[in-house]
Amino acid sequence: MSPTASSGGFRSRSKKGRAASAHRGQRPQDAHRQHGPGRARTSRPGRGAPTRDIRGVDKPRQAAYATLRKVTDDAAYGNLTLPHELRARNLSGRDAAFATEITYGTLRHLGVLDEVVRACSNRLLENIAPEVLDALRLGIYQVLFTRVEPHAAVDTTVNLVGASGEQKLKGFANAIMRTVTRTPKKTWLEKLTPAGEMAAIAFRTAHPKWIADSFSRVIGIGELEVALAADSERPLVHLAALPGEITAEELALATGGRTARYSPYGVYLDGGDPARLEPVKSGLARVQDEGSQLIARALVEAPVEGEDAGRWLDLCAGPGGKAAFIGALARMEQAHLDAVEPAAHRAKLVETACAGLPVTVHRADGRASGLEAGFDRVLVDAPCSGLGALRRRPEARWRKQEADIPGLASLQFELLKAALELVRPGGVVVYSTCSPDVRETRQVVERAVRELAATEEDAHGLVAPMPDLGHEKSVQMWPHRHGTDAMFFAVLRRG
Ligand SMILES: C[S@@+](CC[C@H](N)C(=O)[O-])C[C@H]1O[C@@H](n2cnc3c(N)ncnc32)[C@H](O)[C@@H]1O
Repeated sequence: MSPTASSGGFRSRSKKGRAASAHRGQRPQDAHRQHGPGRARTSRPGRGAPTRDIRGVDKPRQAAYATLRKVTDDAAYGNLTLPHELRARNLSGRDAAFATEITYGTLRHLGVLDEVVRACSNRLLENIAPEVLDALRLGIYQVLFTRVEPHAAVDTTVNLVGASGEQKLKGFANAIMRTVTRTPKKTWLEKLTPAGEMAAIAFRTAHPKWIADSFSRVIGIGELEVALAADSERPLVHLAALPGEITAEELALATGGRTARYSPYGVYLDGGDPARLEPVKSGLARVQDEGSQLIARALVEAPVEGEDAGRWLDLCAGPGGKAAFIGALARMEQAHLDAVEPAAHRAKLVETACAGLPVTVHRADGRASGLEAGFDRVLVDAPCSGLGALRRRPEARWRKQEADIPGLASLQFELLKAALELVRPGGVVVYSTCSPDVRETRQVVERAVRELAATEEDAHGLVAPMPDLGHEKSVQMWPHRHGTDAMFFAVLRRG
């Protein structure tokens, strides 16, 4: 029986057929074959996420669908939107956990799910209403990646499509969902896995291929799958005990966490909402990835030639995570930190984060800050692609554009150049990114060494006893190796 016949509603209305092609092991000629989420048709006005109760759809799935709609239509962040949708529906416990699993899972697998839709439909993805496409993505994720009963996934998907105002497309959705359920997950994935080792790894770990290429240039192909898979694992919450305010041991006791492996200021929590913890509410501790703590500390620990006069600079400070940490160390060392940030709202965040600390915030472009040269220590925590923090935002991997990297690399080089002009002879510049992409890391540093006669120092000792930091003088951290974001830093001196 063809999926059309079994769909109980779908009718092919033209010779070309309007909806699901039978699952015949071949794809429509005109389908885009690139592996990535499709660009769906624009939503019709008033057809966004339904806020009313949807008949035939339980509340966790309603919350997941509403989040998905906001992410795909309004470019909202899934991890910020979902908590609102859960609260709006009074969801907690197992219901909230289920909603979270299917929302984050769907967002992480967008490109893979769209490949399945393409394989089941003779419509171009671009021609499928976004309300329908999101319902299909959510439904297919449940069928292929969870233990949800297939009929529950099919029924709720069709009901979501009906409730979204696309009544006429219920049959289309039904046909696609039934086509998906007829084939086991393993077969689907085998059938859709693209040729070529790199493309296959990217597909299996649900990443665009260009990100797999980027990681493999640094880590090699042997470890690539593990490195990419780590982007889909929930990170521990990392807290930083603000130096001089509370020790990591005290913080661990106060929060029920445990002290970190590498940062002497770090504490790990298994979960929960850290904003509710007393030490965080009172500002004694901050939520901060351990890698960021280590970079902030490295700025202060790196040896300088001659006396450290206590003139320190953070050239890209917003929103102020590292500035607060460095500011707290500056207070202990009777030093002072200048913090530069061009974006007004981010400069405000730096002021708030550093309140009470010896930190002066300057709203300026780091390339032309107007500050007087002669700093002992300068941090360039450069704006970057953020490829090192994909685990923090489930949809992020599909939103990033490789085309942005050359522009970022130019800006990064210009900021590093400015830092090398602002540091005094014998002082240190720490250049860091939350990206492992070599165009933003080694290539920027090597260009500074080549064109600006900067010298690079060995940075590994500054994060001891952290192992496996790469073969260069710089430090490259990885989630799967160190439990941190994939942060990079190098230590430089002016030529
Ligand atoms: C990676 S973030 C810094 C994170 C920060 N150090 C922290 O730990 O919270 C990069 C920052 O650089 C800022 N930025 C962008 N262009 C800049 C420029 N031309 N000069 C200085 N900062 C810039 C961005 O607004 C952003 O706040």
